Amino acid sequence: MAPEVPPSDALSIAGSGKLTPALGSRKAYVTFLAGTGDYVKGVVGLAKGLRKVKSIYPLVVAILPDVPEEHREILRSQGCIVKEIEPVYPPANQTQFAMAYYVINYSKLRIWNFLEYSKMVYLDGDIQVFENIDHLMDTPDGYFYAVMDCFCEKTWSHSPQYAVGYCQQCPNKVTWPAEMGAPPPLYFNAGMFVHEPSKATYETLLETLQIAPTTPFAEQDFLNTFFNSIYKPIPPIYNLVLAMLWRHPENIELEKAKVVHYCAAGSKPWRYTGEEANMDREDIKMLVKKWWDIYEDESLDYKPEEEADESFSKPSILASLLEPAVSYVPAPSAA
Ligand SMILES: O=c1ccn([C@@H]2O[C@H](COP(=O)(O)OP(=O)(O)O)[C@@H](O)[C@H]2O)c(=O)[nH]1
Ligand SMILES: OC[C@H]1O[C@H](O[C@@H]2[C@@H](O)[C@H](O)[C@@H](O)[C@H](O)[C@@H]2O)[C@H](O)[C@@H](O)[C@H]1O
Ligand SMILES: [Mn+2]
Repeated sequence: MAPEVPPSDALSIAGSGKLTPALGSRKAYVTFLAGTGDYVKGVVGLAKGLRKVKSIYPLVVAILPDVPEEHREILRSQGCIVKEIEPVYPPANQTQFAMAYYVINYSKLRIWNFLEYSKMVYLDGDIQVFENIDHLMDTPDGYFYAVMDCFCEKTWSHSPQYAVGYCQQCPNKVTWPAEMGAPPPLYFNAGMFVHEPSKATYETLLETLQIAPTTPFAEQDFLNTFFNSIYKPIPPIYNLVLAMLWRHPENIELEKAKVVHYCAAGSKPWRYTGEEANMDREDIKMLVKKWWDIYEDESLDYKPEEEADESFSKPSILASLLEPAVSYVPAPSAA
C-alpha cells in the first residue's frame, strides 16, 4: 500500500461548504499550451471533459506566443479563456532533462501571476476529468495539493531512487538504504495541482528559479522543492499517472479515478498507436477510447447561447443566490 497519506481534511469538507456559483467567483481551472503541434487537441478534450462533468468554473489556457491564432480560436470557440504568457527559462544549464521538451514546462510558473484568481486547479493538457472535482476549489488555503508520483518508470533512471529500486508508492517493498540518509520527501506529479495565485509567491518562484540547480524533471522538481513544506498529498483518484496501473496496481482503483493523466510514453490519446510498452493493455485501450468519446462528442462543444441562458436561469445557481447556503455532500475523505 502507499505510505500513510496524512488524512487530508481538506477533502472531507464538512457541510459548512455551499454551492457557490462560478459567476464572479475568482476560481478557475488552468492548463498550459505551447507550440504549434497537436497538444491543442488535449486542451480541447479537457475543455469538453470539464463541460461533461458540469464543472461550474471556467478553463483558462496559458499559451506561449508560438501558439498559432487558429489554435487560439479553436480554444475560444470551446469556451476557454486564452491568456498569452511569456516563456520562463531556467538559468543556463547543461541539464539532461528527462524529456528535452521539458524545458518549456518552466513557463507553467506564470500561472501564479494570474492574480484575478484566488484559487486555481492546474491540469496538464494531457489530462482528462471524468468526474466533477469542483470541490477541490473549496480546499483550505495555505497548502499545495497534488498527487504523489511514481519513480519506477525508465524516465527516472537518472535518480538514486531508481538505482536502489525505491518508490514512495511502496516504501516498504524496497526500503530506503540507511546509508543513503533520510528517504526522499514525498514527491508530487506536477501535471495536476491546486494552487493560489499570489504576487509574492510568483516573484519568489521566479527569483528562486534563477538560483536553483536545474534537474531532469525541470519545473516538476523545482515545484516539489519549493512547495515541499506545504505539500499535502491527495489520493491518486485526482491524477491517475498511468504507469501506476502496471507499477502499483495495488494502490489503484481504476473505476474510481476522477482524473486520468495520459503521461506514459505512447499514451497521448491524440497520438496513440498502441505500439509502445504497456500500450496494448485493455485498461489503456479503454481509457484512450474514453478520451476520444469525449473529444468527438459534438454535444459537448461550447454553445455560448445555451451557457448564457443556463448560467442565469440554472435553478441551483439562482437558489444559492437567493436561499441560505446550501451545504453539499462532503467530498470523499482522503483516508
Ligand atoms: O509540446 C508541448 C509539450 C507540452 N505541452 C504542455 O505541457 C504539459 C506537460 O507536458 P507533458 O504532459 O507532455 O508531460 P508529461 O506529463 O507527459 O511528462 C502538457 O500536458 C501540455 O499542457 C504543450 O502544450 N506542448
Ligand atoms: O516537466 C516535467 C514533467 O514531469 C511530469 O511528467 C513525468 C513524471 O510524472 C514522471 O514521474 C513520469 O515517469 C513521466 O512519465 C512523466 O512524463 C509531469 O506530468 C509533467 O506535467 C511535467 O511536470
Ligand atoms: Mn502531462
